[in-house]
Amino acid sequence: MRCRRTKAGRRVITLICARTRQGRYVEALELLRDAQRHGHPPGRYVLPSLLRACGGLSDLNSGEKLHGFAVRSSFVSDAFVGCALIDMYCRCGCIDSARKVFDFMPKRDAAVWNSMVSGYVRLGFAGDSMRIFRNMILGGVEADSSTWNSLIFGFSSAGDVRMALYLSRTMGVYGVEPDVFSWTSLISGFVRSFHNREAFETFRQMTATSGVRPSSVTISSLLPACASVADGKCGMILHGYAVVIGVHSELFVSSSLVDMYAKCGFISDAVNVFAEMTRKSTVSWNSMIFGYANNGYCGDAINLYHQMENDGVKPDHLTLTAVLTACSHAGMVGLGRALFHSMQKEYGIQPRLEHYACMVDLLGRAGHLVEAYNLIKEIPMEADLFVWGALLGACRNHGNVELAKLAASHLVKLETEKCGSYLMMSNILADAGRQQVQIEAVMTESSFYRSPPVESVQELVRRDPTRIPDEYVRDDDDHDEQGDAVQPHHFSSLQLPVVDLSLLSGGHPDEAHKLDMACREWGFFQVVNHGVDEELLLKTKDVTDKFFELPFEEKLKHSLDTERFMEGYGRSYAGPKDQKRDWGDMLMLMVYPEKFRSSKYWPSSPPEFMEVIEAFSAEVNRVAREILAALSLLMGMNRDGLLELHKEVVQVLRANYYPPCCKPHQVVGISPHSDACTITLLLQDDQTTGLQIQHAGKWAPVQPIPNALVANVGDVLEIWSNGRYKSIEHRAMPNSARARISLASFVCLNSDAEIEPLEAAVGGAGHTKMYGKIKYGDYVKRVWETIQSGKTKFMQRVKLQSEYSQVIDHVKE
Ligand SMILES: O=C(O)CCC(=O)C(=O)O
Ligand SMILES: [Fe+2]
Repeated sequence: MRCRRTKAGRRVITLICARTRQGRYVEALELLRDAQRHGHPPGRYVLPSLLRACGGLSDLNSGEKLHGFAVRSSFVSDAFVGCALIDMYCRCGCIDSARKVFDFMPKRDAAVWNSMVSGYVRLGFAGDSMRIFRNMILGGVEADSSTWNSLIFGFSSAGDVRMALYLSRTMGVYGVEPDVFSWTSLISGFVRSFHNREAFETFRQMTATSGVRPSSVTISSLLPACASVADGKCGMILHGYAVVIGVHSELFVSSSLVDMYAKCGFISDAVNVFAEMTRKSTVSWNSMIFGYANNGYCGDAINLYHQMENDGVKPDHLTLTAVLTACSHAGMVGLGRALFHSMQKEYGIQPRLEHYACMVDLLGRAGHLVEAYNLIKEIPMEADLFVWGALLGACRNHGNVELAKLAASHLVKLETEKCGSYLMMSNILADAGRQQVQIEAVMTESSFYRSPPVESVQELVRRDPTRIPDEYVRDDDDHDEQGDAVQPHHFSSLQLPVVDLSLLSGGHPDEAHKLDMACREWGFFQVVNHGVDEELLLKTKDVTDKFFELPFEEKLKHSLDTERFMEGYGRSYAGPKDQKRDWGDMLMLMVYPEKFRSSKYWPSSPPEFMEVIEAFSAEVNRVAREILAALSLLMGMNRDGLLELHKEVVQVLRANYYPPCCKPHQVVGISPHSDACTITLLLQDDQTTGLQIQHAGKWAPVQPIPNALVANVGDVLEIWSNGRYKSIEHRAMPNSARARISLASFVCLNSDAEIEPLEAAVGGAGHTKMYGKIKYGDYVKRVWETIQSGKTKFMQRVKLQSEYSQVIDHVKE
């Protein structure tokens, strides 16, 4: 403060600096306000601390006021103040303001350049950080290890493996040897961009050859990689390593260990680590409570929450989300209610939309539908899709058509604004239902199956990798939607379930429970230990790769035509001319029954294509049957129940090829859709993340687990289960670095088989069948009609509702 020469002034400066160092930013700013009230404006030495507090709180308003003050008092030309201003603006997400401060600084030392470099990195602009770096070098300022480490982190977290590794090798040439921070930057960046293999490999090199010892930060950065691929064994090895180097009991490491073990399903290991922790943060408690809740130990989650309270640890909003989720799953309505009502009073936690959604889910599951609806009416902000979705789901389960209508009307409104909707689909469907007669007529006139001329995105990229024709560029709405993808750190408590097929086939009840939960809550899961030979998986990817790498003319020999149902080679789903196109090519093949195969669509090159795809498809078929058997048991049938309903298993293979795109955020690899089949098994690239699924109202990336198959519930299973199992919307996104290949095997049924909710799933008299009866062949036709008609922005799922369509009809009136 200006009065720093007085004793009181010095004390305030010391206090503010201390509070900021401890991360107690609110108190630091309160001290400032207090001092200002007493007529003491901030001085030059305390300004950087105050700006850091503003940045830490993302309090742009206070930061700007301090900036104004710094300009008026000329402190702004001070290098420390300048760095702090740049940092504050970047933490508040205002890169342009940070850049202005930087541009106007009269003298820039290495620290100022570093602030700008790390500011760009923080906001994900690796390319800009490189430009600043270049100017720094050209300006004769020497880069230090902090500059290099920021750049390395920028490129590794952007997923640019080559550049990140190049930088880490080059820094030595400039006289700056990589230190533990450089290695950790590489590793944590790779983990953030889902390049887990590269992260592990870098860790291996670090420990084997670099002579640099990993720190607790290195270990805790790498542990989430084990969690994300559910590789508990690898996590255990890292745990052992942490013990050897003596960092296992540091707070960050042990919290990450709890999180890793819980996400890998090793709940007792998580409990052991948690019990041994001498110091626990709210993050550690949250990890354990989420761990219990997500693994089905809801009672333990709730007990632990009480223990947390008894230990005097203050819960945060995530703790409440975790414990309310546990209450909901355990059906503990009273406790959930009490917690919800006390969270604000006792802990000062303002309920957020996710807490309301948990409460609606909790009340709805227990059948308190009116109370759930009344709660929604009390929400002080606009209820989101998740809240209304929870109510609609509950209404469906309890057969309350009136409230379902209401929930649906809100969802339709929200979805109309947002697009990519669950209910809009139904809306369209209801439409399709009414117009069935006209549709049949249109189909007979055969405009329906008319395929577009074959084009190829791969060719487009081959010709000019920098060009994206307008018809592929998504408009602003789509951009918003993509920007909405869940980031890995938001995803901490949400892991795609992993089902071990060998345990499932062996009748392991926990595994069946996991499968049931996965189909209900996610609609997606990863299948491991499926017994498909690793070499066969490699070969399958290899022949697919080779096919797409053939000259265009070669591939055209197998192109889709108008005679058959979208079979053959061509570009991805084709809607009408004015509809945006997907950034991908595909090859669609009928695999089973063999009589459906048409040799003209099957590539003759590479020569082993058919043999490999046949072997692969047979294995997929086996895996699918195992899963169907387990689901049959879960749905109260004998093992063959679902299989018999197929009348005949029809297996369709769709090989997708998504070329790299210079501006991947402007395009979509495959538009949001659900699969019109029973279940889908997807073999995806182990290295490249591209698949995203709708979860909790956001797009969640599915991180590849090497050699796993991704399984998802299709529309037919949703119908059979009367909505208990969810056919979830998903999409695929390309990236700028490399092409991605995926092979989706759709398990379908005979087109004459009739589909409708199974009696056992409806739950007897008085319960509502949420879908009407239809022949599968007609159902598929409707799906395609909907896409081809371009009535929807994206390909939409076609659902056939009985009561549900009444709901929509009502809403539309
Ligand atoms: O490429 C992917 O990851 C998704 C493919 C897909 O959803 C499909 O082919 O239906
Ligand atoms: Fe799909």
